[in-house]
Amino acid sequence: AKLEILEFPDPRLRTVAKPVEKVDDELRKLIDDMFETMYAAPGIGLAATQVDVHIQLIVMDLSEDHNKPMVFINPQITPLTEEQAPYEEGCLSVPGFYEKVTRPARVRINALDRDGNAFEVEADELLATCIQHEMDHLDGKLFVDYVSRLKRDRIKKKLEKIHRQQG
Ligand SMILES: O=C(O)C[C@@H](Cc1ccccc1)C(=O)SCC(=O)c1ccccc1
Ligand SMILES: [Zn+2]
Repeated sequence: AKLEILEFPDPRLRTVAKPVEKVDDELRKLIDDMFETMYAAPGIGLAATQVDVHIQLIVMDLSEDHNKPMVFINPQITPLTEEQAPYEEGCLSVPGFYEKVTRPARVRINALDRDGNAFEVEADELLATCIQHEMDHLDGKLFVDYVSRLKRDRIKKKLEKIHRQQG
């Protein structure tokens, strides 16, 4: 089922997610609902925080044909270089706004997959940007936290206005 995506400045987006205890069928149902929600948005990533479930779970799919799904459970990240890379980031929880964010250019991710098996990937380019953006969600952080307060307040005012008009 399609889930509702929380939108900035909803305070629930600031919740710090807890580790997943058991990788079971209930979790896999949530994973499938998150993929359905992400593809419908459309987006290339989605953190459980964004659908108001505060556990360390991320889904991603950077492919054109929506056929390369990736699941990261209890992910750990290690920067592999001092080099930073900028990217014009968007966020399904901050719809309509894009801001340049600079992050480590290459990272290693250790996580569990949807069967509970441990795996490790090295990421660069958009994969590195996106996984770091998703992991921020699990820490209650948003990409608007990296821009000036002035810009962040402008974005907050605009989205609050839209949410008021939606009733
Ligand atoms: O809010 C999210 O976490 C999803 C976000 C992930 C992300 C994208 C780009 C840079 C950093 C993080 C999105 O998917 S925003 C939508 C988007 O970027 C996109 C949508 C359709 C096709 C390709 C990209
Ligand atoms: Zn986001």
